[in-house]
Amino acid sequence: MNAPDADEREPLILAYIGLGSNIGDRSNYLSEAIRLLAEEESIELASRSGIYETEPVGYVDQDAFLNMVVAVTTSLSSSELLERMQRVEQRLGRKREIHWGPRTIDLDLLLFGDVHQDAPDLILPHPRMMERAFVLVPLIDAMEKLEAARARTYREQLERVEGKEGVIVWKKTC
Ligand SMILES: Nc1ncnc2c1ncn2[C@@H]1O[C@H](COP(=O)(O)OP(=O)(O)OP(=O)(O)O)[C@@H](O)[C@H]1O
Ligand SMILES: Nc1nc2c(c(=O)[nH]1)N=C(CO)CN2
Repeated sequence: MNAPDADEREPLILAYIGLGSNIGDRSNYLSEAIRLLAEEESIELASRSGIYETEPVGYVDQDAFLNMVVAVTTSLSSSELLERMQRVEQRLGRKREIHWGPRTIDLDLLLFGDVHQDAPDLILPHPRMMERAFVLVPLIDAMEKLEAARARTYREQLERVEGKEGVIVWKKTC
């Protein structure tokens, strides 16, 4: 079959996905999640942040997290991308037990291009990302290689986040 003409292809969207793990071999869960996402034909890895160890926020009686952010380009819709992300969570044994509690892997769709939407199962941008240093720090990392001007707005937001001191324990550059 011939390749579709340029104007027949789905537009590519740049999306940012937040990853978190605080059970078991945390860095293996992060790398397996990225591998499974990138295995999808319609998802291309564009950039990744360093890996950050972070103190738990919200429900604090749990182990420290590893958090990171990846940027992907995709021809999928936002809900299709979320569905692929949830499939990856299930393959990696994610269980929903305690609200904001421990998890092998959590994938949050932070940004999908500049789409704003408020559907029951998908809110964009992610509704709590602007208050979370464990999201903003790796987001800035992944974004500044691709969209430096946009990254500046999140750096300014990070300055305004309350209680951010001490959330980031260490960073591993990858
Ligand atoms: N931008 C988004 N990214 C991921 N899930 C979302 C988003 N907006 C809404 N949701 C919905 O949130 C539901 C709960 O997600 P999840 O169990 O991962 O929450 P959580 O990770 O415990 O908490 P938080 O959303 O505060 O990080 C999902 O079933 C999904 O439909
Ligand atoms: N440090 C840290 N804390 C959290 C995290 C997380 O990924 N990292 N995720 C939560 C719910 O999504 C709640 N608290």
